[in-house]
Amino acid sequence: PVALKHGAHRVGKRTDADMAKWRSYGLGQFIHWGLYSILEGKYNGKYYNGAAEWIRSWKEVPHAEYDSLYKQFNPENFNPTQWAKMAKQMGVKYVTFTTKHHDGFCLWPSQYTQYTVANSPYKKDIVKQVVDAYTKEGIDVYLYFSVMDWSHPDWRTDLKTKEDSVAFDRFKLFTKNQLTELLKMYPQTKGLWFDGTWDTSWKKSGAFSDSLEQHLKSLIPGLIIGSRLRADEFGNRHNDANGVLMGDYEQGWERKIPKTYADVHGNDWDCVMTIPENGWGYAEKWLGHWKTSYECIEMTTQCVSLGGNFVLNFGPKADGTFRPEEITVAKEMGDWMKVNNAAIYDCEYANCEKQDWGYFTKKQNDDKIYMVVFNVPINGSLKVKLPKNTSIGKASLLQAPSTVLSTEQLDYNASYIQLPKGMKPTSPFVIVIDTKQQSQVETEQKAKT
Ligand SMILES: C[C@@H]1N[C@@H](c2nc3ccccc3[nH]2)[C@H](O)[C@@H]1O
Repeated sequence: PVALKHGAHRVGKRTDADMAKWRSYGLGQFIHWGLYSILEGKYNGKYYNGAAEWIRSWKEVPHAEYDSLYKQFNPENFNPTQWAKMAKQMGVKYVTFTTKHHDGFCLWPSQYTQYTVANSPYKKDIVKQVVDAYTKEGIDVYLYFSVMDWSHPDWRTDLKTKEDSVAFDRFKLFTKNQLTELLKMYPQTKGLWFDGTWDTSWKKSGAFSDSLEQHLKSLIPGLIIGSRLRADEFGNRHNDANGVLMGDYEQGWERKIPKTYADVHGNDWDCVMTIPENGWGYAEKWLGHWKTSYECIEMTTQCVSLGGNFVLNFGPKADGTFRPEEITVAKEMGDWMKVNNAAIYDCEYANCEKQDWGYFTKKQNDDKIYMVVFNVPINGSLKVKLPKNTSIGKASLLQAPSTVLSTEQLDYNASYIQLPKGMKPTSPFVIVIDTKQQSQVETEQKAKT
């Protein structure tokens, strides 16, 4: 291995209680809210065909115009308690909220810049209201922070000249100061979700990113920071020069889900996902396909079945209200989670091979296995292959525990599970399997002879 001073300081998953809590979440909410929400993905009657929160980068939008939008920011219908209650009903266990996106506008009254909500007509501290309202609902709060800051004169995408380095040194101090004040002002924060760290200037700042992470973790012990913050001293991101993940979980799954367990390389990970095809901030027109609650339920299950968390994004309007499509997805997911959350919360990879009927999840620290069924075979029988030397003790419906399903054992670790006659599922359902180990089976067989 390469000798590294600023590579990963830990190999393998974190084993502390704070990370165990993170690993148990299953389902989270992302919220992208800011000045871009005012433009709604359009300008001068033309529709931007990129992600709406990137509209400042569109050649049609003069930077001065965009940067003066803060003078209009006044979300009169913003009701953080309503936001938190919608999230609670949806069944999310944590929320990741944009404190500052790439445009640099701060939703908290930072003392290190004038470009904040304090200087908007709204004036009040939005981050504080979100942190307090979600914490009150029992939902853990994580803060999204974009290192890249288009509004700051000292931001650089690369460090080509001495002047660049002098300016970027000022920028790094500004970044450290803002993050320090965020953690001091909102000490309930459980973690930071970094973004905007792909530029060369940051890849050249590996030592700084390392010391910054250690500083932030000294402010809130147990703080959870993913792999998007760090670079090592050779400019490697996510994995250091030795291929070891730098960060508490892998943050590469943006709008994509791993196909197999091998793809996650034994790391903790989250997948952050948009309801439209792309676009995190509010857009009047959603381009392409919008995901239904059914698809979001399947993605949630898929992520949990591979040991990760699924974080679904909501983009409130400039006035603080959510669009009807997002309210519907939250409600319908919540209705499903109310009945089936045992297969999502506190669950992990079941170490079973994937089968056509759906996904396996396994309760952490327990042998219970859940089958979340999305496709019922024509013959109504679900073929179930379990890990070697593991077989079905009892199979029952999560939503009707007294309904024991008949199972026919094919061999040591394969069985057919018959669905009750007349069962006509209209939404994904969960079968609970109490497993028994091979040694147990042999004992039973000996007892029979
Ligand atoms: C979580 C997401 N990350 C930001 C982002 N910027 C990108 C630039 C290039 C490729 C992907 C990107 N994702 C998006 O604006 C959103 O905040």
